[in-house]
Amino acid sequence: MTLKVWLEIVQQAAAGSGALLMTALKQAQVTVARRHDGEEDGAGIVLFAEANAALLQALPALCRHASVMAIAACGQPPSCAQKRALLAAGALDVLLWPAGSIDAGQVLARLQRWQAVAQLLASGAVRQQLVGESAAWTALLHQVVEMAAFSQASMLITGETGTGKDLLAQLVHRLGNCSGDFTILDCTTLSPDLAGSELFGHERGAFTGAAAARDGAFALADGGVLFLDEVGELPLPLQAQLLRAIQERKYKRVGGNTWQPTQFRLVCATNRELEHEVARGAFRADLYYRIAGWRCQTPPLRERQDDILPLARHFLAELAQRPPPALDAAVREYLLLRDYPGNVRELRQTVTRIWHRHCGPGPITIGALPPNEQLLAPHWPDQYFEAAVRRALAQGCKLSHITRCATDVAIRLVLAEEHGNNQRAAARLGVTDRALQIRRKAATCAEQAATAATPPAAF
Ligand SMILES: Nc1ncnc2c1ncn2[C@@H]1O[C@H](COP(=O)(O)OP(=O)(O)OP(=O)(O)O)[C@@H](O)[C@H]1O
Repeated sequence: MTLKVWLEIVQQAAAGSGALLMTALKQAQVTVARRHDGEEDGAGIVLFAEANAALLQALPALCRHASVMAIAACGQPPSCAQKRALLAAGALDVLLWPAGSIDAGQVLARLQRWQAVAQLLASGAVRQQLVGESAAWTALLHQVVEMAAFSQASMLITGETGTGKDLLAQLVHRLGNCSGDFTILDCTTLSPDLAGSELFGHERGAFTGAAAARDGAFALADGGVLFLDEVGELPLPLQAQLLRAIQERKYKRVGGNTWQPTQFRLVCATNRELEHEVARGAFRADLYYRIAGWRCQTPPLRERQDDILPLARHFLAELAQRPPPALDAAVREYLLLRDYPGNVRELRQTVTRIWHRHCGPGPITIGALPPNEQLLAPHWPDQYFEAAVRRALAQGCKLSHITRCATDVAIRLVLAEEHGNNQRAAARLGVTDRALQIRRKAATCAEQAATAATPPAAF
């Protein structure tokens, strides 16, 4: 696996460590380059001497497209609060090296892990099943992929209905290198009477109707993944039964006397806030801590608007089984502005309904929308805009900042859609060509000034 990294020395005092690090990494067959415009993605190292305001200001631009470790290579070591600030500014990790020393092993280990995770994220095992490029979704997927492939921790996936918890549990199984099956136990269907047999299996004659011995979920999951779906719905008496098998990794069949060992990875999902359930006594705290080795939360579709159209195209491709038809602008607008209380599942159903009504060659047109929804005019500002402004206000943003950000986002989006064509973007935004040019130039200057606040040192 060839490792590649860029290096940025943001303060002159760290230049000596930079030179040492470059030599050590090259000896370890890592391709190291100075960061320059156009080569900002992949993995990066930011060497600094002091975690000052200028560094914190420059870091977000450096980390925008790259996985970056920030290394304090000399000077005053950053405090805990400064380390947190560096993470908040976009660094994935903060390392400390005493003046004049370097530890290439620390860097190598992180580069290897990051590259392995990036390769998995780009693989068919992930991308063919799970669609989404929004920041909220990719951050979650990154965590799940890393935990699935590099740990055996039990995982608790929480989130609203239809947000992909089941798909993520299957992903954990695919990436987990286990030999056994993916065994699903839907906790909503477990009745206290039959649960013992479902979970632990039974011996022949254990109860009326038990004509033959049968394996339960714990036996079926041996060597694989046991997925407890809707774990928040488990009645308390069943939680006690489960706890022992999960804790000790052994169980007895109903009507049996011998302990059977079983090894499985546990993944649980729920749309309940399990901490609240624990606090109100509806979920056992000891079971909660056993199942929540690693916790993650799936974002609702309203927080990943950017994923709506890619998801819709993915579902259409599945339905069409050939290159799917394009979506007419009115259909795209409808999909983007609609509410999805059932999240991705509801989007899938909506796309399926539209697909059933579409006929003939050419794009899918507005006539294919459900008749009762065809004439709904989109209104703006809508709930999403209001939610975004509310979040900005909660963070103490002033009106001028909110206005400038809204303008910048609109310009960025339209320019991307128009492939950087200033004239077409200006026409769509309702400003003159020249006004847009001036605005873009000012934005570029501001960004350069922020980055240049800490000039890179030569090494
Ligand atoms: N990122 C995604 N990419 C592609 N399809 C997705 C994605 N997320 C969800 N889906 C689809 O949405 C539907 C619901 O997903 P899933 O069953 O995993 O959700 P869930 O959170 O487990 O729902 P519930 O809590 O109701 O069980 C499925 O058809 C699934 O294929």
